[in-house]
Amino acid sequence: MSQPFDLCPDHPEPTKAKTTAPASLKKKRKVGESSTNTASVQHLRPGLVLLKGFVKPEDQVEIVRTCRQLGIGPGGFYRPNFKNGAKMKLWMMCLGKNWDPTTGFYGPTRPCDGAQVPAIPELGLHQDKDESGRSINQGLPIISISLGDTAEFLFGDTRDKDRATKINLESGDVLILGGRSRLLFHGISHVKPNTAPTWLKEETGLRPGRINLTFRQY
Ligand SMILES: O=C(O)CCC(=O)C(=O)O
Ligand SMILES: [Fe+2]
Repeated sequence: MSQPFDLCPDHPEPTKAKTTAPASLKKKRKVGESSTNTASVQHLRPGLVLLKGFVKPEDQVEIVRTCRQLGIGPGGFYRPNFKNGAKMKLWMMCLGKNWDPTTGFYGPTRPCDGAQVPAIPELGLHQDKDESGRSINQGLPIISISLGDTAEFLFGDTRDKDRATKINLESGDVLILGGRSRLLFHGISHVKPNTAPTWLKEETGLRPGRINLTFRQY
């Protein structure tokens, strides 16, 4: 494994995790950039719910720092391959159980990174269906939390991206795909540069890009 991937390379490591928001954070927030000011629940279709601005600014800071610490440690961020051997254009780590994109299997350990091959520039429309039949049949939700730069998220009934609905996932948004939307086709078309909240970058030194935390029941 090469150099660990540091999410916040130009920022000193916090000596101790803060549990309360620094006053500076609250002052720095602007209307429209704030998570808490714009929090809303959007029912996009049965089982597909978008909680806009759900994660509070201080929690976003805490999550970035935790991800950073875990990501530079053993089992931290790495660049996985697709099934065809192409390298994904993202850094990933799994917690709890490893999901191997090259086989679709869950397991206790992860394979080493393969050879360098041309990158595929987007997370194409796909269904999350490598979990257990029990989890999928019950419609237990996939929960996606976005931090940092905004991503354009596509969803629809087929793999056809021209027919997909497009929404923005901004820092602090939580998207839930459950019930009848559990097997929805979905993907990320692109991440919009320079769209992360200024206060999050200032507070953590987060590098450009997007962090996605996805939770699912195996
Ligand atoms: O980045 C996202 O919000 C979605 C991620 C996703 O679809 C996946 O991990 O399967
Ligand atoms: Fe997915």
